[in-house]
Amino acid sequence: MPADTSPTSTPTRSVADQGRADLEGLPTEPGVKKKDPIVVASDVRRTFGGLTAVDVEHVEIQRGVITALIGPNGAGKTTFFNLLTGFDQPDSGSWSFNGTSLKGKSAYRVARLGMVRTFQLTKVLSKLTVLENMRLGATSQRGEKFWAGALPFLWKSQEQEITERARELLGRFKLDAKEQDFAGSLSGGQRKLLEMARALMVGPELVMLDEPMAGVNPALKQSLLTHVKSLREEGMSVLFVEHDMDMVRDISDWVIVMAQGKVIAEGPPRSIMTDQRVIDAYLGAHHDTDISELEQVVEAEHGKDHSA
Ligand SMILES: Nc1ncnc2c1ncn2[C@@H]1O[C@H](COP(=O)(O)OP(=O)(O)OP(=O)(O)O)[C@@H](O)[C@H]1O
Repeated sequence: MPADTSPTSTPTRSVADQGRADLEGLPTEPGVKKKDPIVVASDVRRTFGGLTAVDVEHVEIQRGVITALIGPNGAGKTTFFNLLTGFDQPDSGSWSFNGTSLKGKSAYRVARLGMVRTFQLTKVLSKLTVLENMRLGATSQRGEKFWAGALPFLWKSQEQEITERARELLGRFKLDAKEQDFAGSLSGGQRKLLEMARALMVGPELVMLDEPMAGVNPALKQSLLTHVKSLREEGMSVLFVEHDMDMVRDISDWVIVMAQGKVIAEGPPRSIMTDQRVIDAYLGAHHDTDISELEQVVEAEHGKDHSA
């Protein structure tokens, strides 16, 4: 019988599965190189007067997975987010998204490249309706361009597309019944959902969430978690800062730990929580984190010391 020369029909892996496979077996050293990084940052430094808020030698964010950025208060997590997304500029260093240098690029241009973020304190505009907030999330409106101004039918069709996309996302985030309400009337958790939905208006590849669980009631937490996981299943990459260790453990594929401006450890969630470098960093600093898992380990160590 002739050999079967038909193309093999191995099923293609999803981006998320590929991303998770890429992380398997990586050494857990700070700055470890990833197989397919979506973000790479080197020697990124930001000082405020005499204080060094961020001093990251090297870090890579793997594509297709959910990465958590944790660390005690003042570790530099939010400042690092601001630097990566163009909301602040470092004193030195280089950082790129999909291989494109982001040095000197404004937050608006970074978002247009496909890297969007949300904020610890949501930036939804209280005096605009939910739908208006969503529409503001859409960049690249053809209507803004001079040639489209002269051709209103292009502008109108773009407007329509934006509204349709906004409504579709509001439906997905169960905010569709509130589209005409002022954003200021939403609960803390609903604002977080609105901010996440608005971030998706640009069709991003990387979504960065700064403390998505802060101020969210337990009933909405589960829904938020499901939404974050579904971003990954749709092929997006997620990087989030969080003090809620349950969320970190539940949904992240990889954890990066910062302390005093530096990346001090990285690894899968289970092993990172018992990593001595991480425990030491939390013990040596003030923290808002529920680190019961870390504390159990520390107590066990303490017990050993006393019985020695
Ligand atoms: N605009 C600023 N001016 C002066 N100091 C700042 C500024 N922004 C941040 N810092 C300082 O930089 C350090 C890092 O702060 P940052 O907010 O990035 O930490 P964080 O890890 O996000 O903390 P938290 O978990 O409490 O939000 C802190 O000491 C903070 O006080």
